[in-house]
Amino acid sequence: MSSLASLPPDAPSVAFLGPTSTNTHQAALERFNVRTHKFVAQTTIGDIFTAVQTGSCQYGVVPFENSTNGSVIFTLDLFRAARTAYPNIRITGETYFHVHHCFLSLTPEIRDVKRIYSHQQAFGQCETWINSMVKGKEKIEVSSTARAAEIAKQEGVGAAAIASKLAADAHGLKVLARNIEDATNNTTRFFILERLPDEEVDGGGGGAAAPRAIEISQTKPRKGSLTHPSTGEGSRDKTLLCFTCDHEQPGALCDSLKVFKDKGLNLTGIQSRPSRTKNWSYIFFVEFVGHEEEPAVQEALKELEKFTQDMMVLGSYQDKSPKN
Ligand SMILES: O=C(O)C(=O)Cc1ccccc1
Repeated sequence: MSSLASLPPDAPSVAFLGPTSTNTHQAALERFNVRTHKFVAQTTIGDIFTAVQTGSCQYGVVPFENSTNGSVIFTLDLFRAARTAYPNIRITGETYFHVHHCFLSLTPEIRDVKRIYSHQQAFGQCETWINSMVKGKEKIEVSSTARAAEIAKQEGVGAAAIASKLAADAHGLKVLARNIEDATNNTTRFFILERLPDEEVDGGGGGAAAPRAIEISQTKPRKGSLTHPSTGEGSRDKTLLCFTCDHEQPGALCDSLKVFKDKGLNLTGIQSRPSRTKNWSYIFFVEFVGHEEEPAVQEALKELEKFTQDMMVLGSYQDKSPKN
């Protein structure tokens, strides 16, 4: 856990994937002010969800997807469990962080390294370099890149980590190679999580979230939203939701996606994971431009309920995607 001694005890806290100097930590530091916020390191991404769900931290920062390596499946699988395990969690922001990876070790030469520790995402983002420089060496996935650096330091000669330059400095390792990521513009997108009060969670009481009854209202903010539509010039919002649909029904996914087209809502992403309720059935994560308090979005959500099961809005947040 890291915090500044001068902060008041009631300073808002930010849960991030620890130990210090992970990419998630660096993304969190860009988004939250260290002079006003406590930063609380967590061992796993699941611990970040738990810290926000239980209210032990006001904010959580979690990696969601990478420009070259795709979905962070650990995070998707935690969102999949949101209805039952984390019903109060909502996404209230996103932030993008340019990720550089280094090859760190106490071993003087790369060729003498025997084992390489890193996070699954980092291995995926450095495949080309790994295949040309350390092909065939043992790769061991650990909870974060900074944890990998800690282990490489503890184990000494023979062990290496793929982690940031900051982690090399923090853990006293030598940088044997830098910027080993496959793509020069390697960027990870992170979500900011917050806790919705119990009375705002459908089904109430902070227990399992019941299916949402969508009320269409232009005057009353939609129940369950922690943010409001953006108003600044050129700014826009996005919403992420998840649902399953009957895979025995021909066209069920097509009917669901057509709702967005019919309401003029542009999709910005679609991902899927096994539902874990039935073999070969899937949960879909759909992101689109719009805020859940906007009438067109409310209408779409009501329509979507006809074609889907277990629909849950995971949050609406301001679009921060870097404009290419
Ligand atoms: O392990 C880390 O440093 C993390 O924050 C997860 C991660 C790993 C690689 C790229 C982006 C995020």
